[in-house]
Amino acid sequence: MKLKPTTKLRGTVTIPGDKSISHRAVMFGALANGLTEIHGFLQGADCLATIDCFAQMGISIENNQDTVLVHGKGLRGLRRPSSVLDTKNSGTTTRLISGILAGQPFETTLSGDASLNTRPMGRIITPLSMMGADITSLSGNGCAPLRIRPADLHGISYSSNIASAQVKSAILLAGLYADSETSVTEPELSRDHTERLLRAFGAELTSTKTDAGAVSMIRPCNELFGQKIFVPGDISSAAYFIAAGLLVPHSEIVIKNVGINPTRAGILSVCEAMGADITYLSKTNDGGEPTADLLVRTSELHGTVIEGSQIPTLIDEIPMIAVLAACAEGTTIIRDAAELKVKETNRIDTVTENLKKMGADITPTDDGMIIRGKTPLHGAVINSYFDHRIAMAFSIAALVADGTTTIQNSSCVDVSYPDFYRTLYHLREEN
Ligand SMILES: O=C(O)C1=C[C@@H](OP(=O)(O)O)[C@@H](O)[C@H](O)C1
Ligand SMILES: C=C(OP(=O)(O)O)C(=O)O
Repeated sequence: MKLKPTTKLRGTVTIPGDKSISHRAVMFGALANGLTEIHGFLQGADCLATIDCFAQMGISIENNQDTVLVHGKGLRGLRRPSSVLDTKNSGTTTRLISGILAGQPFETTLSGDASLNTRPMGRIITPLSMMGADITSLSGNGCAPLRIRPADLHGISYSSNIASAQVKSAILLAGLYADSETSVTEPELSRDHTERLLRAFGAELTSTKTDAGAVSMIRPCNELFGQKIFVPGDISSAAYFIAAGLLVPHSEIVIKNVGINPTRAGILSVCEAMGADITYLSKTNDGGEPTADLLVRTSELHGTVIEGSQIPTLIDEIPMIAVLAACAEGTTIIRDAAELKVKETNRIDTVTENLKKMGADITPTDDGMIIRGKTPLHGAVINSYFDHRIAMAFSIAALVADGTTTIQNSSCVDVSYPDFYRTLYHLREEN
């Protein structure tokens, strides 16, 4: 993909469904009795991988694009797949499904693409094994492929040293099949879609805040009930158009249907701290997740510090925030974000390499980066390393860089935002 700078972006963008919620809606729908109707499902490659995994385990799923119908068969209704479950590029599919598979009476093997099979799975293997699960990294390196065999599960109280919704969710899902209650404590509250949605499906689940951190507790469950779900727009996808509206001169963009769950909305607080002009138009709270339409106007940004409990609320947005910081006056420091190293790529490295190519002043650190802003950006050949977030963040950087920017392997945006480039072109054409 080749991109040139632009002088103005105007128009309205409707954001596709939230990736985290779309995965969960299919998974919980498959485990519920009766029909689950999902409106606004994200038709991204990661979520389609989740659909395929459950279809392979005997769940009938009608994908009608706007609406996905999951004909759930109950907590004990899955059947043994005839081959390896392919979780493709999706960490969420792999880790959450492992919690479910740990409680099944049949053996399964999970494997993904080259990136997925290098991501750490020890973080779920350890707690699931403590619950009694029989789960093995077949390559012996703590990564997928994973083999999961039948076992009796016991409730545990697990204290996690990372704030990870995937770890928390894997444990809570295994907890549905355990013989007593299961709790997970995490140092900071990570995204809470599993808790909100499982409760809506009928699970007994409580969330509390203690001195040790955020605690979620689930009781073993006999039945979940099919639901009608309206998936809000993904704030992680909205992030690219928020940034585009702020950076491109003379811009005014309305971004509709953005999920603003406080465990996800860190980018909005950061933009505000950087001096962004963002107005909340209509706010709603239908279907258990808050959403808003946002009006974003071109703004003069300044540097900020991003750390601590903010990090889990914006972890996937850091590549985009780094580009914003490169265009802001002064210094931005991002710390406590070592988790960036274990995403689809090591995002500290891939952001640093590509921002440097465009002329930014960035120093990587062990748990983040320091960016001294407002060096002029110039077009470059960007290696996305097949990481969708890198491809999209640098496509937006290209809009304010001199000359032409080439994004290599840009089709990886299909993982979370298949319409990304069409939407971007539409905004430019409206000028
Ligand atoms: O639970 C989820 O849906 C996700 C949790 C986050 O990962 P971690 O749990 O590894 O932080 C996030 O980066 C990922 O894109 C989606
Ligand atoms: C990290 C991400 O996803 P996952 O962990 O599901 O692969 C992401 O979408 O940025």
